[in-house]
Amino acid sequence: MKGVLLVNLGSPESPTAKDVKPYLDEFLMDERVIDAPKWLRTILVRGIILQTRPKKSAEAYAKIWWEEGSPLVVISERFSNKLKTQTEMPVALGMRYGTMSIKKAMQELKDKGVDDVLLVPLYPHYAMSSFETVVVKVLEEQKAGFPEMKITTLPAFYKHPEFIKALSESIKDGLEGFDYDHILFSYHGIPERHIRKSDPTSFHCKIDGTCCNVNSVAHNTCYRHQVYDTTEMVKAYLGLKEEQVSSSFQSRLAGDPWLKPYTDYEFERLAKEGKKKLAVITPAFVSDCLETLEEIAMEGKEQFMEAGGVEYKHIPCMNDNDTWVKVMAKWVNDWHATDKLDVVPST
Ligand SMILES: C=CC1=C(C)c2cc3[nH]c(cc4nc(cc5[nH]c(cc1n2)c(C)c5CCC(=O)O)C(CCC(=O)O)=C4C)c(C)c3C=C
Ligand SMILES: [Fe+2]
Ligand SMILES: [Fe+2]
Repeated sequence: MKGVLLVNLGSPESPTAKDVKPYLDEFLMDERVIDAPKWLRTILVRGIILQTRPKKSAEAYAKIWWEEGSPLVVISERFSNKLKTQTEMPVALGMRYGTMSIKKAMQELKDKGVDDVLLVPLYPHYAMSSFETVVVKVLEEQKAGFPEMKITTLPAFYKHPEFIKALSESIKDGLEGFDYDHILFSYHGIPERHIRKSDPTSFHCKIDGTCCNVNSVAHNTCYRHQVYDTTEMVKAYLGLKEEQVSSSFQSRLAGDPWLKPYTDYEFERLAKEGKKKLAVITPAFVSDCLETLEEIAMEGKEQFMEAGGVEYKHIPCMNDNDTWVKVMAKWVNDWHATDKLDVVPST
């Protein structure tokens, strides 16, 4: 029987340093997130980062935490519950890190008789540290405990016309009544090194922010390439002018150079250039989370206003909005009916 496995990133159990620490440990000890040799990763993560970050992160989580729990988890559950009403197939939700594990979700599907699984990483773009680590973890769990399960993965959908339409419509709704000067597309950053890793033979992606050749062999896995595609397609769908839109990268950790331009520097640049009314969208995330609700909606606003901005609006992610649920339902139901995925493959 066929079933759907939705996977998102996951959150700590509570916004306390005690619960944030094991969550960050699991997250940052992932070799696809901090891709240093294990001995060095251990020193970096356990010897340095985990000494101070859990307290700081817990304070940030406390600012955005809901009565029902972590926004990312609650929103993913709402999305999953709505999807269940639009498909005959069993649907289970797992998280890459934390206690709502992928293994539990796979067991839930198995208990319902599922042996043919459509894996849906809840990320529009492919990065080693997001999409790839989910796929690898699911395949590890399959090998260890569910050898009878066939796994098919929904490809990154960053330029699928139905995704672009749903995203653009949600942006249009979010912008209603807001007389903006500029829209900033702020994507989660990754270290530049990760881009090189996805394109080891020739490093096409230019550091100045322009993207690599669409025909490049790296197109499949070049995260930067993909996010610029999303920006261009939303821009075209909404009929936005070149000078009204720009893209940037948020959430970097100290150390290596990450993808540029950095979102926090862009707030300053835009304000200084006279873009006083700024809308910010975060299309690397399908669900609002710490990185959108705290870093962008709260911190970002403060940074922009301090730099001379006058009005600021964070446009929410698609979350469990009906249009987005419908798009996902169509993709999974098409796979159910035909065994094929009506999703533009990322080639
Ligand atoms: C959009 C996809 C994501 C990519 C790519 C990604 C890469 C990446 N992240 C870190 C470090 C951290 N990220 C943190 C939070 C976080 N990251 C994503 C998504 C991607 N990360 C989400 C959805 C969230 C929010 C989780 C939530 O509970 O709401 C955090 C934890 C918070 C903090 O302490 O700041 C860290 C750390 C790295 C190093 C990385 C690529 C190498
Ligand atoms: Fe992250
Ligand atoms: Fe590229």
